[in-house]
Amino acid sequence: MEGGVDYLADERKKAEFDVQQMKIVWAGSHHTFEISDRISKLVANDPAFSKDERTMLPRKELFKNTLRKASYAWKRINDLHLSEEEASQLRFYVDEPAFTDLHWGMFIPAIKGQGTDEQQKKWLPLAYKMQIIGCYAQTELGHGSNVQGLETTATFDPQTDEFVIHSPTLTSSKWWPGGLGKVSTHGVVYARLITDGQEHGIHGFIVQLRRLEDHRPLPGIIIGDIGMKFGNGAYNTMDNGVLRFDHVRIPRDQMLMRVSQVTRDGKVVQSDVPRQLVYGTMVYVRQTIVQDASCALSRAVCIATRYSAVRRQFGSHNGGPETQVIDYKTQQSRLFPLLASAYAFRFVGEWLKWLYTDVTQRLQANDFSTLPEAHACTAGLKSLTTSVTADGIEECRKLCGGHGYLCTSGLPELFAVYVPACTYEGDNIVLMLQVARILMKTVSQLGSGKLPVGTMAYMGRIEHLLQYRCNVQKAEDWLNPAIVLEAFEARAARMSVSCAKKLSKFANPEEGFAELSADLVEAVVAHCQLIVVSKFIEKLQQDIPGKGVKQQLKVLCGVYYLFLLHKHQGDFLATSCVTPKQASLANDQLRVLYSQVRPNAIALVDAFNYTDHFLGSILGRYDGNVYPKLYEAAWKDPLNDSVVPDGYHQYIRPLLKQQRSAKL
Ligand SMILES: CCCCCCCCCCCCCC(=O)SCCNC(=O)CCNC(=O)[C@H](O)C(C)(C)COP(=O)(O)OP(=O)(O)OC[C@H]1O[C@@H](n2cnc3c(N)ncnc32)[C@H](O)[C@@H]1OP(=O)(O)O
Ligand SMILES: Cc1cc2nc3c(=O)[nH]c(=O)nc-3n(C[C@H](O)[C@H](O)[C@H](O)COP(=O)(O)OP(=O)(O)OC[C@H]3O[C@@H](n4cnc5c(N)ncnc54)[C@H](O)[C@@H]3O)c2cc1C
Repeated sequence: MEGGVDYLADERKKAEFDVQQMKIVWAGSHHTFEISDRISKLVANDPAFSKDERTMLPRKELFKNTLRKASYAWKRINDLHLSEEEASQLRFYVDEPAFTDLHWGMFIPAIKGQGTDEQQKKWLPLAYKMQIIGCYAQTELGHGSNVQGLETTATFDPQTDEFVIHSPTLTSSKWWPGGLGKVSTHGVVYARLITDGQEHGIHGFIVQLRRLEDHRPLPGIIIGDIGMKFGNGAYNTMDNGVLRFDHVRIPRDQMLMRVSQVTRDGKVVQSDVPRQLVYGTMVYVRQTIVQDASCALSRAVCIATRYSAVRRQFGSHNGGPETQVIDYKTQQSRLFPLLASAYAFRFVGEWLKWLYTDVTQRLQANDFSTLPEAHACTAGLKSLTTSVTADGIEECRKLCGGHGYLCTSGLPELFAVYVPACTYEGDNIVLMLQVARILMKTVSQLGSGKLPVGTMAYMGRIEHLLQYRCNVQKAEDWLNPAIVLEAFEARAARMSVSCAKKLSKFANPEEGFAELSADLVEAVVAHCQLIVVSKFIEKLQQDIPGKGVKQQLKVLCGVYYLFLLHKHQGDFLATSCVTPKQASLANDQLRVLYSQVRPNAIALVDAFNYTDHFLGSILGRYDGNVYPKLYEAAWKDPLNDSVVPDGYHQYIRPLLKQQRSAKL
């Protein structure tokens, strides 16, 4: 405990499982637990990383403070000789979006994934030492989702062996890249490649943007910040930027040439690497975003759960204490599915990381067969998990009543920082439609002898799934994972097949796809939920040590899938995957599971092992000492610096005086 009385101690005594072991399950291993525990405390105990006043700072001060923290973090990383893993944990626990996210998270991965060996040898050491700072400059004012529609041009000039990077229109201005506005010295800039008057699609180019001597833009470059974004503090610590090029020249070897090469005489040579690898950095980041979703959701859930145990309303008998709001069934039915989702996203994120590592190893050996699966899973799961998380954070704010609306609850800033995850790295609907295309292709190939693979493998049992009848008789039958999996598989398969049947009636498939896109998105949601459910169930098949740990995870897994079944019972009923009676039994079982979560709720959020610094919430304090701290914090607001506010003499006094003289 971080000091003081533990107001949640009684709750902690109710836990029926080994919390320390659950912390290790949550972290992924002893090793990752040890690192994250040590580094989070290191950050929390260092006043240089304080976040207390962040939501009150004006933008310029806020941004400068972020620069200070990033530079101090880099100093600590070097002074302490932290490993790459420890350094990335340190940046994570500093908990402030900064240019470094894009430098480490996109600029370096883009060079690694799309650069040749020589290019990597040249650029990566500079980037690793931060002797250059990079961003990922793809999106433009006029185009974000439609990458093929980008307008920036990179025209090869054979006379000088250079590319000429140019922004031909206002809408071709790069717009949004993080770190670009005020910090980056370099960017991986995406542009249309033109050689000898011919277009060759979008490619990445390493472009120097600012002079290393004095940080001024290089000739022909206009660069700046795009302005304030949603929320106080929040993502405004990031310098999302605008960038225009006026015929800026770069050497030919600064085009990232793993996918295609431009020769000295301007010929474009395709390597045997698929062109989609130009999108590889996005696949990588989408995978990290899924892992991030469980962090953001668990953080909000931790705040709302602890506060729900502290907060009491109504129900006092004979002057005794009122009821803890966590005991209201309505509170449980809103909170516990989010708690279960946080765990579910943790495990699916773990699996996705494994999938991504596997795909990367295969790509290195020139095996591209699993790229479509990686694209479908990262796109679909990024969309599903970020949408649920953004909505979940807002739900947690409401679960905290009025106090949730205070910045000191930590929830408004968390929401404002998090919600763009539904848009960046691919708008969620646009990405769902990508998965829909792959699903429809899979359905159309059934019967051709080509068996679906990976997360679509269940489609291979389509005949069976179309005839499937759920045989749940009593509520407890819903605890059987095999029954649950089949119900989710049948629902997903039937929704996809139904879309495919409707699509086949259109003479023009593209028109059909556009017309049916809302239905297709629903089919994709069903498919992605099936993936999350199946990965949670797979996790439970592993050996999980620790008293009661596996049992708690079983309960959470049940809450996760039964809540989905309840929420989407329209789908399950419309596809005849369950009967109304079975849907009602599922809901009965869900209520039983909520009552099993209840005594363990505080311990289940303690297992996230978040420091009070990281949570940044008075409502979510580990010790539950909410009211005195809320009261104390109010007096720290700059508005309370003086008893009589600035502006009194100018605006309030004349008003009051005027009313007095009117009365007299
Ligand atoms: C640890 C550190 C973490 C830190 C992280 C950083 C913090 C984060 C901060 C936030 C930072 C935010 C930073 C930012 O926001 S960076 C900017 C992010 N921008 C986007 O995400 C743009 C979204 N748009 C697209 O990705 C494309 O335009 C789409 C995909 C929509 C269409 O595209 P296009 O019109 O070209 O394609 P097509 O539809 O004709 O499809 C053609 C074929 O290609 C296949 N295909 C498509 N895509 C992929 C793919 N990716 N891998 C493999 N394959 C792929 C597809 O299945 C099809 O296959 P087939 O049917 O032919 O077989
Ligand atoms: C905080 C933040 C950070 C960012 N950082 C970066 C960065 O570092 N580098 C970078 O390059 N970019 C960055 N971006 C840009 C981001 O990647 C794009 O905003 C994102 O890809 C969405 O594209 P868009 O803005 O063009 O949305 P639009 O495509 O214009 O979306 C608008 C609406 O149209 C809908 N829509 C669009 N196309 C279709 C379709 N085919 N079918 C149905 N509906 C459709 C969408 O669902 C959405 O509702 C960032 C954005 C944000 C918000």
